[in-house]
Amino acid sequence: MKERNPWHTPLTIFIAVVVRFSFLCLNEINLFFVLFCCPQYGIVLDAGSSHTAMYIYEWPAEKDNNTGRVEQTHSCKVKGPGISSYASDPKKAGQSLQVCMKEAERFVPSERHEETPLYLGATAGMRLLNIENSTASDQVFQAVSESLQKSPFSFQGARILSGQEEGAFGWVTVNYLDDRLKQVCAVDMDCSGVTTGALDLGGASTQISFVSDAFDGSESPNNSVNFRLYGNDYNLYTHSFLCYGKDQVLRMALAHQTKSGPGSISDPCFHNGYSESKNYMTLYNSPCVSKRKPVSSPADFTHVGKGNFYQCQELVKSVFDFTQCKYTQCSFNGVYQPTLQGPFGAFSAYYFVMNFLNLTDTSVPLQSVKEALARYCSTPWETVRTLPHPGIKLKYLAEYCFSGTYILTLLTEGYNFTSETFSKIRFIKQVSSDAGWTLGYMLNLTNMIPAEAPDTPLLPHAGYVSHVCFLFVFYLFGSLASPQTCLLLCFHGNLVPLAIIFHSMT
Ligand SMILES: Nc1ccn([C@@H]2O[C@H](COP(=O)(O)OP(=O)(O)OP(=O)(O)O)[C@@H](O)[C@H]2O)c(=O)n1
Ligand SMILES: [Ca+2]
Repeated sequence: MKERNPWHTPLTIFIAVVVRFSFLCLNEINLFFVLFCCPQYGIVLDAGSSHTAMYIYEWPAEKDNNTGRVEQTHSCKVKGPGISSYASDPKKAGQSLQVCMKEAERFVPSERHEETPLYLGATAGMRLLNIENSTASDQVFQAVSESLQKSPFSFQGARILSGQEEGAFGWVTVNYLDDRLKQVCAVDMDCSGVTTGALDLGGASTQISFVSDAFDGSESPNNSVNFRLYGNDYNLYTHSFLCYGKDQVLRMALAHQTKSGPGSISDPCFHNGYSESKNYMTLYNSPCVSKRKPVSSPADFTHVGKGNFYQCQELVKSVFDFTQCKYTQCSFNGVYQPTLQGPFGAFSAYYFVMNFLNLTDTSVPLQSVKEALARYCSTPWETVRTLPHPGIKLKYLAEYCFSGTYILTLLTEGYNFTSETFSKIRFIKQVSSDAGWTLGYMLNLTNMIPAEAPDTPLLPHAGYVSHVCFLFVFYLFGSLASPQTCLLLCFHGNLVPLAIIFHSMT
């Protein structure tokens, strides 16, 4: 007869199962904290020429540098104009940020405030102010820095981004959001064809950035940015055209029409029936046009619209210089540009304008896009103005014919997009996070994109969870079958989940 095992009593089985469950619970809690708890945050203020926007990003606390893990959780549009407009009253630039900063305090949990980095990056508006009046630009930075230092976050400084940084970080954002950076490329294989180019149109500058087989940086080193991301090397072509943002080009187009100082102009880029009195001083108050100010002119001029897309296109062309190029090929103004390559993401004003005009579908032939815009431009101002356009400022509304014409001219005449390559452009606002330079900037400053590809985890997250569930069931049955097995598994079993946690933390 089989001898009864003295350990095999209901009490020992019960104790063994409870001990095992406790260990498993502890392990599960530990795992939960590592995987889901306590996200980290980062805040970036995009101090653009036309306005400032604040973005809050969030990512899991675990040390996991995977692409796609950083998410934009909130954004806040600062009321009023860009910080460069406060040159005559810098304190107000600082004050203007307060509402959004208070909002950030609510969106980031208070226990995370102190360790949350806060950055402010200024773009073309401050670049222009710095050219025009560097003292005023310093005072604006002083005021915004003082204001941001008062916030509970870890303020890391306010600075002007170079045009090259603005272009390159926009490219990083677009490719990070598209999950293009982590693609594993075979040794010596060229990964350039698999990235997305970035087209950013602001109020005061515009950027183009892409990877091209035809570009190694030798012909124009100033346009070259080298990255090593996730083990892949990228030689990025990037160029920022200061003064070629939408608002500054509008000034240049108006300057072209007012060079003789007339009392009135008839502008093909504005709708028929549009008529506004504008001030010469205000128009020429920018380094992009100040040198062209007519020697004698009245204080004001009447800006009258005549709504003609084709004439508007000719007018817009006059802001580009196509006459000089010391390289093998150029875009405009003597700037080198290699042959366009790959798909492109076009964001900021590219998106606002084309979305308003209902022209974001690039499968529509370029010729039809131009015809649609021509029809829009010839619509009388009275009709445009009285149609319901919720949330659209009247100033923007009046400018969409000009803006659309500028975008098409910049893309086709400026950057040499053809009807074929135009179809490779995607007009984007968001891909889980807003497209723009801010995400790329923060990823760079927080070292979130490693140069080398991280080791592949033994198991994906879902794998960890199912692994623990499997162990749970396995131990339960093991414990019921024999308490000795249970004790053995209790000892061994704790090592396995601990090893998993250790792996996920390193
Ligand atoms: N619904 C909207 C919103 C904005 N705009 C235009 O878009 C431009 C602003 O684009 P944005 O990317 O916000 O420019 P900034 O970042 O302010 O400027 P920059 O990058 O040059 O510093 C402005 O010219 C504005 O007229 C528009 O046409 N329609
Ligand atoms: Ca911008």
